[in-house]
Amino acid sequence: MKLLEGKTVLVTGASTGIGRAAAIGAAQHGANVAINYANSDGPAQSCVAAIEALGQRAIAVKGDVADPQTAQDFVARAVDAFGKVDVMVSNAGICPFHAFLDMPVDVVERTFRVNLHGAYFMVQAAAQQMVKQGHGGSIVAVSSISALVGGEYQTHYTPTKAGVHSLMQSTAIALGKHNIRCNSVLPGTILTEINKDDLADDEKRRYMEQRTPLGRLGAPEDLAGPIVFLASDMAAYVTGAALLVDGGMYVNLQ
Ligand SMILES: NC(=O)C1=CN([C@@H]2O[C@H](COP(=O)(O)OP(=O)(O)OC[C@H]3O[C@@H](n4cnc5c(N)ncnc54)[C@H](OP(=O)(O)O)[C@@H]3O)[C@@H](O)[C@H]2O)C=CC1
Ligand SMILES: C[C@H](O)[C@@H]1OC(=O)[C@H](O)[C@@H]1O
Repeated sequence: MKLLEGKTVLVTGASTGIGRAAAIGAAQHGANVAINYANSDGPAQSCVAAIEALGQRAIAVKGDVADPQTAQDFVARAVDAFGKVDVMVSNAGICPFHAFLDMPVDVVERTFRVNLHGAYFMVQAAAQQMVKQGHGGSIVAVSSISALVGGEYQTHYTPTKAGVHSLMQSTAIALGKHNIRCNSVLPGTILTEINKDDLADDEKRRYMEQRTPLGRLGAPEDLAGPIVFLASDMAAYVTGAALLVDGGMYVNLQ
């Protein structure tokens, strides 16, 4: 069964990793897809090609989500191409691992702006368009297990993921009257570009694997199903929810 037939799905940060898997997953379920990305032209074009190979339409729109204008431009380009916005997957994010005591100010500010401000303005721009259309919509934000637990080298990052989680709770209330649902997914450790260097350390990687009851770290495709589900009418009565997609890592105390 195709869960997103005829829908227009927007995904931020979809050149690689979780965003790319979500974009392709949406296309597999019958959606046309607009992707945003910041730098990686080749991977973004390859994501578009993968979607087109599935018989769906796709556009790639380059832009830094930290700039509020990027959100307005992304939504406008999607509406030009596909006529409407049904789903926004706010996914773009960075995690430059760094110790706390000597954390550079610019790293903190950039991480906040990309991860939290970026999500805020993308969600707002999509919601403005959905309200104008008048037939509801679905917003899925990629938060993290890190919204709930800390990380020694992620003191600038975990607050942004808690913020994204909270944003979905508040927008679920603000947008419920417009039948716009807002939910988040909370991935555990998923093997992508964002943690390639961090997990190149075999000892760290083994430790993270051992903490995971399902016995492996995640792949980007592990997020596609949960994101498509929350985006779809299968989740028509789900809003303000947060879905851990972490192989059980969060509940594994001992
Ligand atoms: N991997 C993991 O273990 C986990 C990841 N997450 C979250 O998942 C999301 C995706 O990360 P993941 O797939 O792992 O990592 P990747 O590095 O593979 O993907 C990040 C994506 O975000 C884009 N991006 C980065 N900065 C910007 C920006 N300023 N404006 C627009 N796009 C931008 C990148 O585009 P480009 O390549 O063009 O720079 C890329 O498409 C992030 O929000 C992350 O916090 C949450 C929990 C766990
Ligand atoms: C980048 C990390 O590996 C990843 O991001 C998160 O949100 C989790 O903390 C994961 O470990």
